[in-house]
Formats: sequence, structure tokens, C-alpha cells
Amino acid sequence: MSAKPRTPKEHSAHSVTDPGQASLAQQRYAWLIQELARHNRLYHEQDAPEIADHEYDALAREARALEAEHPEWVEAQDSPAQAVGGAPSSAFVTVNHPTAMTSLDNVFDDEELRGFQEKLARSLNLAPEEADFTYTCELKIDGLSVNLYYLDGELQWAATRGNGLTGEIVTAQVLTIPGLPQQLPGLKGELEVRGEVYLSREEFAAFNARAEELGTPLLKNPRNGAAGALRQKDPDITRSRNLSAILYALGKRDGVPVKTQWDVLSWLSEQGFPISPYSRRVRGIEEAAQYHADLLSQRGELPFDVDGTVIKLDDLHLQAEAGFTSRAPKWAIAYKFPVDEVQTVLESISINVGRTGKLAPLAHLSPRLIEGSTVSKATLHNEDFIRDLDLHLGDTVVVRKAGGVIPELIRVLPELRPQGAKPYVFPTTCPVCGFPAERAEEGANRYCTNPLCPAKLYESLRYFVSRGALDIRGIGEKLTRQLLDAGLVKDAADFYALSAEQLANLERGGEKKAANILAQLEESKGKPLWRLVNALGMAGVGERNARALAQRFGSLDALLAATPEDIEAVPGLGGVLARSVSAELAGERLQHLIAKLRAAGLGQQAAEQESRSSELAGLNFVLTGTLSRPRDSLKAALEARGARVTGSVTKKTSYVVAGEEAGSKLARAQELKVPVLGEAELSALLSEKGAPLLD
Ligand SMILES: NC(=O)c1ccc[n+]([C@@H]2O[C@H](COP(=O)([O-])OP(=O)(O)OC[C@H]3O[C@@H](n4cnc5c(N)ncnc54)[C@H](O)[C@@H]3O)[C@@H](O)[C@H]2O)c1
Ligand SMILES: [Zn+2]
Repeated sequence: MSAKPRTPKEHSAHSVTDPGQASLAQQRYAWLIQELARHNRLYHEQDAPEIADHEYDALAREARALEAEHPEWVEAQDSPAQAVGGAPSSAFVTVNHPTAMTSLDNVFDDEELRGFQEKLARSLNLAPEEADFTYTCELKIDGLSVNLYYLDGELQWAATRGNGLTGEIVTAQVLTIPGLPQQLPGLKGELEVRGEVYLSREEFAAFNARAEELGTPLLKNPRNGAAGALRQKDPDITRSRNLSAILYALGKRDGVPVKTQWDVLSWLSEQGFPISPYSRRVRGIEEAAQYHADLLSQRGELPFDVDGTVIKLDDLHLQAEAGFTSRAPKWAIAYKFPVDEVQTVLESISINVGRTGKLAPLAHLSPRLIEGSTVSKATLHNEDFIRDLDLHLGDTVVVRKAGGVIPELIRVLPELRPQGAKPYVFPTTCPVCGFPAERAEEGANRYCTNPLCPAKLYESLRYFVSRGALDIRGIGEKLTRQLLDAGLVKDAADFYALSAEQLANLERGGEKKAANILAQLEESKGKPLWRLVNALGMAGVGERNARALAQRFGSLDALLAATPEDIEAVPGLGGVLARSVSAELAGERLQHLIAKLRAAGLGQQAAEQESRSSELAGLNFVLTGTLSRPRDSLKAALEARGARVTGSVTKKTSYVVAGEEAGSKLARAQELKVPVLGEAELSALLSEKGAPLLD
């Protein structure tokens, strides 16, 4: 990352009177325009931003303030400060949106939010005291917006926003997202459904955990991940990223019976589109401010990244009356959350050696408060990550709580680098055993080459008994050390050869404790296959991939017999990971370990334990009407059991679940003689199959 010019800000946008000063302002404006255009390209077209969003927003605001004073500087709406998004990529077929897709203007505090209402009142020719509006308040999800175009109820295409007028067609990619109806029966004319495609924090973390283990490039943030996944030429790759969508707006809406934004959300939900459960309708701008404050306090717990709330005038007639600027509606505003980034100093870097021998660098930072908790450490992932940041010890760095949880070092400020600071040099030997640490053939990780490295052994034993693996709680860190020091355990299979006497004789052992541990070890032999697969400790395989492998192959034998191609076909595993899994399964370490584990009585588990998730496989459900639970959670419960939940009733629908006030879909179900279930019957159907409806 290169140094960024920081220009002085002493000449503000205001009171430019004499010609000398005017030229200074003009110079500043020219610089701003050039920078904004460059950052727009980096951000929207290359998904490789150089500066933080709030820094970009500050530049854009400054430019717009100058433009407001000097409309003559803006040539025919050509300013990047007025532009929406970036040019559509030539890698995709493009399409013109029937109605333009806009951006949103921003406010940053309650005072500015009130200012928004005042302006809105003015544009509707109302006195400030008459501005007692109803608003629909929503979360501003950090993804990218898409437009779904239907003609006579049939999906024609789905496209990215692009520059607002022309987008990229990504229909096949969008259709990998579960729950988007392709048909809307009974609808005539044109319809545009808009919303946000995003990567949940869970999927983001899973992707990066895998990338980290393999040393492949990491996603910067969920927005970046969503943009990258949606703009894959190959929809199968998009599918493997598990994108989600939330819909919140209509463009063209022929024959749709809605009067308010709240109606729009209800109608979308009724049609089966996923909508946000966090939206609220409020009266007056102070209640909108309260909504914002409430959601800010929940920010860390949300399932997706958000960068603020969106406050929308509820009445669609009033919206139309208020209209648009060239880039944004006048009837809605993005109320941004404060930045969750802080500056701090990199004090040192330590290296941990993991179960696979991977050298994992950790940054030690001067402690700072982010979102209510103190951050003093951040992962640095691997050698290339550090090199790309050009990290020097003593650097001032920017840290963000990625996905609300894990602190992430996102940028270095080289202009604040102390004199004589040295770039960090990644070790080429294992800091624990001193053996050479070599780069893997693929990826950016370095691994200790000593097969008997004590760090590897200790970490792999810890992993074997950990909660997501065989979950043997009686064997803690201390006991693991004791067993290693006493030479009683040289690999995980040796746990099963321990005698009551050996355990009892350890310091702070005792017979009761020993019996307890042996019982837990015995019990672990019958645990689900995925736990054993995870416990093997393969690089890049955590709980999620272990489940996928167990599910696909059904037994340890079948997994061992699988070809690399078989493994590559497992959902969620990419080529790099599949190759490394095959190589590890065939390698000496695992062959030896698995043989010993089998001799100890493990590895007999069949796939039965995983079958819960397929008890409703092959059944298609449609949910309609008002249900007592959020539709999303019912949908998740059904999908967890292998059912498909779709938006429209067809001959292929197995059941329609109808709540209160079910409308056209219920009628359609009756017409097609599709069985209709009430909510109670749905619960019964699910519990009959042996599992509670919602956990
Ligand atoms: N860092 C950089 O270099 C750089 C460069 C350009 C743009 N940016 C960033 O990109 C963003 C500008 O892009 P933008 O035009 O998408 O503006 P925006 O993200 O500020 O707001 C508009 C967008 O919000 C989204 N959105 C999410 N939830 C919504 C909801 N409930 N209702 C309506 N819209 C919702 C829509 O996609 C909409 O297009 C800003 O955050 C800006 O900081 C950064
Ligand atoms: Zn080592």
C-alpha cells in the first residue's frame, strides 16, 4: 500500500470571496475530484479500496459542499461526488435499469438527522412544525445492491447497481441465494425488486478461517466478500460462498397494492422474499433517532455487518413529491454508525506455532478501546499479509473489529512511521524447536518442518479433545502438559491407552478423576463421525468442513477411500483445500494415527448421527400469512431438516404453511390441491420427526 497524500485542510469550503482565495478553493476542488474518481474506481470496480469509507465520505462531503457554493464548477453532473457507484465491468453483459438505482445521503448525528427532516419538510412545502412524518427505519446492511426485474410475474434478470443507470447481469449468481422467487403468480406488468446481497458474519468468518489455514488471500470485509462472490463468472463459485439477500425496495411496481414503505416490506415478505426482521415503523424524527441508538447498541450481535440505519419517509405519495437529487432520494437518509476503527501502535509481533505447524503471527498493540472492549492484539495471518502491509515495528496502524468480534489490523499509516523503524522480517525457523520453517507449495503460510515439534504435538492434542472435536473435557491444558512431560502420550491415540493407575498417579490425579477421564474417553468412541474427522486436525478443516466431509462420505472408510475429485465435490471445499485434505489423509502422520485410533476402537461411527438434517429432504414448503415466529427462523428450522422453502406455490410444492390473513398463495394452494398446514400442524410435523421445531 502506498503513501497517501494528505493535503492541508486550512482552506475550508466557506466564504470564498477574493480571486486569490477562490483559486485556492478551486485547486482544492480539482484535487478532491481527482481523488474521488480514483477512489471510486478502486472501490467499486476493483474491490480494492485504499482508504477507509469514512475518509472517503469526508472527501465527498467536502466536494459536495464546494459544489453547492460553485455550481458552475460542476460540468453537466460529471462530478464523481455526484456519481453513483462505478462503471459496470465489461466481463458481464449489461442492462439498463428501468428506473435508476440511487445512493443515499448521509448524516452522522441527531442534529444532522433533524436537519434532514427540515430539508424534507421544505421540499414538501411544509412548515417545520408540520413535519410530523411517519418513517420506516431499517438497517443499512453492508453489502451490494441488486435489482431483480420481473415481467408478468416471471424473473427476467438480476443485475448489480453498476453506475445506477446500467448494471451487470448476474442472474445465475443471484439465483444461488436461497429464497428468491423466480415466479410471482398473478402479477402483470413490470416489477423491480431491490435489496442488498451480503455475506453473513458467520460465512465471512468461515471463509477467512479457511483462507487463514491455507494461506490464501483473505477477504477484507463482508462487503468485499459479497461483491467478489456475486461477480464471479462461475455461479458454482458464487454458490459455495453462501451469500444471503434482504430485499427492501421496489422500482417499477405495476399493480402492486402498496401505499407506504412499510407496505412494501410486508408485501415483499408475503411474496416470499427475505426481509429484515429489524425494520420498525416510527412516528417523528426523535423516534427515528431512538431506533438508530437502539440498533447501534445491538451492532455487535447482528448476524451481518451494518454501517448505519436508513430512515425512510413512509408515505409513497410524499416520497414521489419530495423526489431525488442526481444521486440520492430526498425522502431517505443513511444515518451512519460511528467508525469502529482506532489508531494504535504496533509494539511487537509474536509467533505461535499451531497444530499443523503453521507459524501464526500475532500483533501486540498499545491497548485501545473499540466498541466497548479493549483491544491489544490482532492476528496478522501470514508472511504475505505482513509484507503487503509493509509493517514496521513501531508503526501506527488502524485496527477494526471485523464483523464486530475479531480485531483486524487493516492499515498502516506510513507517514507516522518513527525514524529508523525496521520492516518486520518473518522468521524462517520455528520459534519453538528451531527447525527450518518452510513455505507451503500453495498459499502464504510457513510451517515448521519438524514432525516431532513439541508445539505441534501439544496443539494437536489440545485440538483433538477440544469442544468442536471429540470434546473430552476431563483432559485440560495442564493434564496434556503432564502427560507429554511424563512421556505417556506421543499422539492423540495414546490417550486411549492410558490406564487408571497412570492417570491416578499424576500430580493432582486421584482415582476418581482418573475414572472420570477414562469414562469420557470411552464415551468419545461413539461420538458422531464429524467430531472424529475434525479431531484429526487437518489443515483448513474445522467443524464446518468436518461436518461436510462426514455428511458426504458417511464413514471413515469411505472418506479414506475418496479420490481428490470426490473430496473437491464436497460443498464448501475448494480445490486447494481438497488437495491438501487428500494429501494429509494419505500422509504418514494420519495413516499412522488412524490405524492406532482404529485399534483403540474408534472410527466405527456411521453417518446416522448426521441424518437429522435430511429428514424433510425432498419436500418443498411455502410460508404465507402472518406467522407467530419470524418467517426467517421458521425457514431456517425447515431448511435445517433438509426441506426447501420457496416463495411461490406450484405443483411441486409439498405443503403450504398458512398463518393469519394468508392471501393469494393460500388460494393458489387450494386451486392446485396442495396440502395446507396451520402453524400447529407444522410444529407437529417437525416434532413427529423427532426434533424440536426451534432450538
Ligand atoms: N473507501 C473508498 O475508497 C470508497 C470509495 C467509494 C465509495 N466508498 C464507500 O461506498 C459507499 C458509497 O456507496 P453507496 O453509493 O453504495 O452509498 P452508501 O453505501 O452510503 O448508501 C447507499 C446504499 O446503501 C445500501 N443499503 C443498505 N441497506 C439499505 C436499506 N435498508 N435501504 C436502502 N439502501 C440500503 C444500498 O445498496 C444503497 O445503494 C460509502 O460507504 C462510501 O464510503 C468508499
Ligand atoms: Zn517446531
